[in-house]
Amino acid sequence: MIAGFMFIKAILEQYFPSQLRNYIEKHFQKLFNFLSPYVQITFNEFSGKRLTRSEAFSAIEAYLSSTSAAQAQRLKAEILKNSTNPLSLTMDDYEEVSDEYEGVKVFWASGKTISSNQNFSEEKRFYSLKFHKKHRNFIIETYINQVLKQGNLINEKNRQRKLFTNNGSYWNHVPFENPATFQTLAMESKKKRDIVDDLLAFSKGGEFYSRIGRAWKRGYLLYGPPGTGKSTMVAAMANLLEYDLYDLELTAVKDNTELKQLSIAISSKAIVVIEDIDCSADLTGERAKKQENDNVTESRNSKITLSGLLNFIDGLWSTCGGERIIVFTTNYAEKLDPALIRKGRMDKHIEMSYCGFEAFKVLAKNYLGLEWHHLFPRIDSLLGMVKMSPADVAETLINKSGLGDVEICLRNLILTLEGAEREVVMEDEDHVGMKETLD
Ligand SMILES: Nc1ncnc2c1ncn2[C@@H]1O[C@H](COP(=O)(O)OP(=O)(O)OP(=O)(O)O)[C@@H](O)[C@H]1O
Ligand SMILES: [Mg+2]
Repeated sequence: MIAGFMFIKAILEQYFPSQLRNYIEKHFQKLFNFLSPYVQITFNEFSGKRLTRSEAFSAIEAYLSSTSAAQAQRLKAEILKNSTNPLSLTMDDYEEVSDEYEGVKVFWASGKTISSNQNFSEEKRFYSLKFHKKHRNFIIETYINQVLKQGNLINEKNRQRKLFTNNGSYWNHVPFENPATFQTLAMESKKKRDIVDDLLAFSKGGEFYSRIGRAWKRGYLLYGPPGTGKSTMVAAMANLLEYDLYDLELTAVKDNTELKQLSIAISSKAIVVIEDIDCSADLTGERAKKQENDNVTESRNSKITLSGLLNFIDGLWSTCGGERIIVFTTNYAEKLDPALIRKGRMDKHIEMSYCGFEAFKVLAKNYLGLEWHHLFPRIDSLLGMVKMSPADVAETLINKSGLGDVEICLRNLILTLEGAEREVVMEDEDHVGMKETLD
């Protein structure tokens, strides 16, 4: 039968002109619609031209997961980490399940269309909802709304935060599992409190931002020497607010158009971070030329301009998605173009500096479980004289803490600090008496 059917299909395709075929199909569909008592609504995975995944689609997917698990024959499984219910089941393509709400029965089916041209083929998945004509109003006004609401709730609960990185004009992601928190971040407590308050106020400020007519976003510039916790703080921010993290690698972005596409695809509740902004791209229109003359050896194939980046931060497209934080990190704030970091664009400038005594106490508590020790005053005075990054201090604490002896560990830190201090003093003397020494 199948062979016969294929044969007839091939004959039809060959001998019927496509117009005639479309014509027949159209009228056949009309006749079918006339006879069928059912109405059908389709929810596509991607709305627009494949820019963002439709929220309705994921809500429906979540809503149907329990029904699918009970009814469908073929399922797709995914493991969600950090979730109370790690196994997530959704129905595979071309499955159908039924659902009942307030006595009305509906049918959900999953499917996909495959469109292809010479270069690539693209799958577009969808869910279609079928129900009897007489329930049309009830379904449209009540049922769908409650499906979306419940689905969004489930998604919110199972949400696994993600770490995105850009690949061409798309984002790839892995689960975000960095454990950094503000509690374990070593810095002055007042400064820390200030940042946490600022972040929390931002995340609760949706209404405020819309009232004053501003897009709901905020920019942070983190600057300071290496190893002072800039990247750690970005992770802590994402953990505090439970946002996704988008790590934007500017050198991998071809041009401004690609940057714009990336911007559109960022979801709500996101932190976008551009690390080491001073070295990720030549963003300084005129200065770029000067650098060429200076024989910059590095060749960059990224053609992003400063204006492209400014648009990424606060152009019209940057507000798609809402609730967004942009963070720049750099070792040299003074190298950046002032336009890039002016207030309003980078609202808050945070300096991350060398380890002070307060920061040390946080580290000592994290690494050694110490609130106080008789060696602390000595360390306090040394930290006042020597510039050492929290990363280096943490390193001396972590290496020796395996021995379990807090005293050895702290003495080691003191030795390191004293060594560094002697170097500082010697350097100063060198400057003064370089000649004499040589003589
Ligand atoms: N303020 C801090 N509090 C706690 N740990 C810190 C702090 N600063 C640095 N560390 C530790 O040092 C490591 C390196 O820090 P991090 O990567 O955040 O530095 P960074 O400022 O981003 O440096 P770079 O400028 O080189 O990117 C971290 O893994 C963290 O464990
Ligand atoms: Mg870093």
